Amino acid sequence: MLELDQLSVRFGGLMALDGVSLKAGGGDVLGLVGPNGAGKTTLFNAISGLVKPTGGGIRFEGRDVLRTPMHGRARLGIGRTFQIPQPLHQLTVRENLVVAQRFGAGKVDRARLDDILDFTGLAAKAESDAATGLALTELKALEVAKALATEPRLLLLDEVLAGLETTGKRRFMAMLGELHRRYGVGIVIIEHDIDTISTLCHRVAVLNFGQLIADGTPDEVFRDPAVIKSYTGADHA
Ligand SMILES: Nc1ncnc2c1ncn2[C@@H]1O[C@H](COP(=O)(O)OP(=O)(O)OP(=O)(O)O)[C@@H](O)[C@H]1O
Repeated sequence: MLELDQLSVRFGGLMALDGVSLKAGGGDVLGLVGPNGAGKTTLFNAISGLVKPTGGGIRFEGRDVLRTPMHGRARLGIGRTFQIPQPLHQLTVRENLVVAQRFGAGKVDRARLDDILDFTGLAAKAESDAATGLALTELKALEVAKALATEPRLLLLDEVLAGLETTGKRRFMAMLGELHRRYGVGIVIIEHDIDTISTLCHRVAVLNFGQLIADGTPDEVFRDPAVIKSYTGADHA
């Protein structure tokens, strides 16, 4: 379980996150939504250790990780993907997973990597060059596969569905829906599409101008006037 307590991140004069308290993990799929610039990726960066919070606390499975560096958090079980896929150049798909597994788990478990390649649909591309040999859906699958290779207990997925066409998206969603059961990970997913969030997520948290303005079931949250207003600028929809 991840617990954020009044977490804040300031960039100069901008409060990118302003006192966010939130719990995630423990088997839930939590959707993180909000308008562009609301602070969603900054929240992932603060949780994974890429950005230093200016206030507040972060606990993971009961442990204070605020001062734990990024690789330490990965070793504890916090895994993530990036909005723009970042395969390691001049390495094959399988080699990318080996590097990710060493980083996150500190060892190489080839059977687990084979399982991840199968599960993410990348087995046939295992020996392809990751930077040049993959289509967009496969690059996105590689982002998820790399994160899984770190052996996470909590997985932060940053817009992994963005840009996929309908069939690819449907297949990808089925895979994400299966992730928790197969690998026992809690998931937080940033996604703009409300239908996708409503299908995948047990809970939804909404950020607006760095503040948490709603946290509840998809039904509750998407009927909340404050949420509707943050998306449309209107008082009612
Ligand atoms: N490293 C940084 N330095 C300065 N400002 C930053 C930095 N990273 C993010 N910001 C600013 O912080 C705010 C929140 O950005 P963030 O990327 O977290 O939003 P987001 O909700 O993920 O947006 P999007 O949906 O467009 O990805 C924005 O105003 C952004 O310009």
